[in-house]
Amino acid sequence: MYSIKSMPSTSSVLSAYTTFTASAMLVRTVIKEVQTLTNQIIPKPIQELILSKLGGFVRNQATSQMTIIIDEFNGYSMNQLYEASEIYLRTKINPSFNRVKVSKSPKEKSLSLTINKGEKIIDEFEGIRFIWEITSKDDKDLSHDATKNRVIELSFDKKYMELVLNTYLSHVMETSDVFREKNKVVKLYALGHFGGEGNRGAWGSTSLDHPATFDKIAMDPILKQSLIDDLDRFVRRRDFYRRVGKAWKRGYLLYGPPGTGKSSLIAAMANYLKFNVYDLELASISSNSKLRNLLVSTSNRSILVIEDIDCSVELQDRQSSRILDHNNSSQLTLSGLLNFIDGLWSSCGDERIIVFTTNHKERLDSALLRPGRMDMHIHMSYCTPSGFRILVSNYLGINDHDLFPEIDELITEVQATPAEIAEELMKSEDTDVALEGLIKFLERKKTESVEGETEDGGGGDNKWKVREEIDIDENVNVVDDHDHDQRKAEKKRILMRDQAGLRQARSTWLCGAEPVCGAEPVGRIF
Ligand SMILES: Nc1ncnc2c1ncn2[C@@H]1O[C@H](COP(=O)(O)OP(=O)(O)OP(=O)(O)O)[C@@H](O)[C@H]1O
Repeated sequence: MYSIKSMPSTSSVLSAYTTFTASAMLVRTVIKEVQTLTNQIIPKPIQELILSKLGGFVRNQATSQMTIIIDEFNGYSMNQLYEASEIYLRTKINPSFNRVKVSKSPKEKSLSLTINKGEKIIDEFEGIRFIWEITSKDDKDLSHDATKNRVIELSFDKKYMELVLNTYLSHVMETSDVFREKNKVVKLYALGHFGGEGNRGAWGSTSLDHPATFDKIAMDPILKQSLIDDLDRFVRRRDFYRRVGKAWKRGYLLYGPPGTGKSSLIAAMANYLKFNVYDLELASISSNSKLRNLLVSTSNRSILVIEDIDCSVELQDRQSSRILDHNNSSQLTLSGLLNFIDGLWSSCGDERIIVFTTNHKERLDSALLRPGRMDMHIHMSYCTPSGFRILVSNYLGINDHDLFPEIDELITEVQATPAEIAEELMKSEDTDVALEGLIKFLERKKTESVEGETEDGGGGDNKWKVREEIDIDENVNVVDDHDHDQRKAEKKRILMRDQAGLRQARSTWLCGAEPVCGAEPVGRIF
């Protein structure tokens, strides 16, 4: 208990106060002097570096700073703000850094600098100071597990919280978008890690250095143009998809024999749109829930590719025991996959493209082919004379040659894939030698197919039956009906001409004479 008597006298309180005030003034003066001296001797960036090295704790206590935590993942999906922040911070790298990671992929124009874990970055925006740091969720974990979530921390004075949320982070997102577009290298993601940067959960990535472009792909020119138009329409239609209440995604089914350019076409699409590619091997996925986790961790503006869908597990068989329980998430089921194509899960993301490829469209479950599932069915056919023109220009750099008419005729008569033609054209740099080699190859094929026909008894073989099908399927959703009708009419015209030519070729051939067939087949012959 205190008593009045034990309290100090007024004069002693005043004297103590005077002494304290004088000391405080002295301390303030000394600090000011030290600050001035420090500013004169140590440059500002180094001061900031020293401050940052002192650690966030001291500063947070002293200046009521707050820290925002930005996780790499938001549930199963990638946190967009994390991606944006990581890119934004790259634009802030300066000579005061102690360590930075440097890399370069063949497609990148310049070196790529990445901030090392643990490095602090000071940024200034509208006169306010921000401190960024890249760390990981569990820094004590020494296993160097690449899948461990990384975290970015952003510290600033508490009073700017509103500005940070409303303005600064938008600035970070916008700056990173500009930077990303300018420096984008298309990436190929697959399951597993390949030791490089840029892993996304279970997905590892590498640069997609495929040189394919649309002008290098040998395929029906009308079909090619309609695909390019479709892609252009798709990417500029954000508002349209919002307005009609559809997920912003598009599906393509590429079908045709091996070696007709399905994979090359996917690479051309990715290079054209600058979309990353996710190559999903269904065979390595055991359940719907695993599929879901993988798909939601893919990024926007990407192409998800499932090659050889007809060979993928038992998805084509709706009656198989493995898929009977459609809602069982411990199995991989066709309905599980379809859920991602057009069910509720398909809306988790923007600007998504899904591509299925198959050598056997007829083997696919009808559920996969239903209109609206795969928006465009693209038939990659055996090589045609117009396809040959593209290949010969790619491989030999020529657009005309005396041997072209002979080659055109042979190509119309046999089933040669663009891959086979390309291989022949690569055998010599001498144009004449390469073209003559190609003629020999095509003649060999022709003889083989005639022998096959004879052994088969002539009439019953499928080889010379022109398929009553045009490349663009009836059930494809084509946005522009006018274009669609025109294309179909053109296809039918070529097909009729083609059928007439092939019938003539077949009868002449069966009689042992040279075929007279200059028509360019669009329908497949088999
Ligand atoms: N239509 C084409 N245009 C240009 N090059 C082609 C075309 N088709 C095939 N090629 C050449 O043949 C190679 C193999 O083709 P690609 O792998 O794209 O065929 P694919 O249809 O995907 O075959 P698969 O069904 O076996 O996967 C390509 O690297 C390319 O050089």
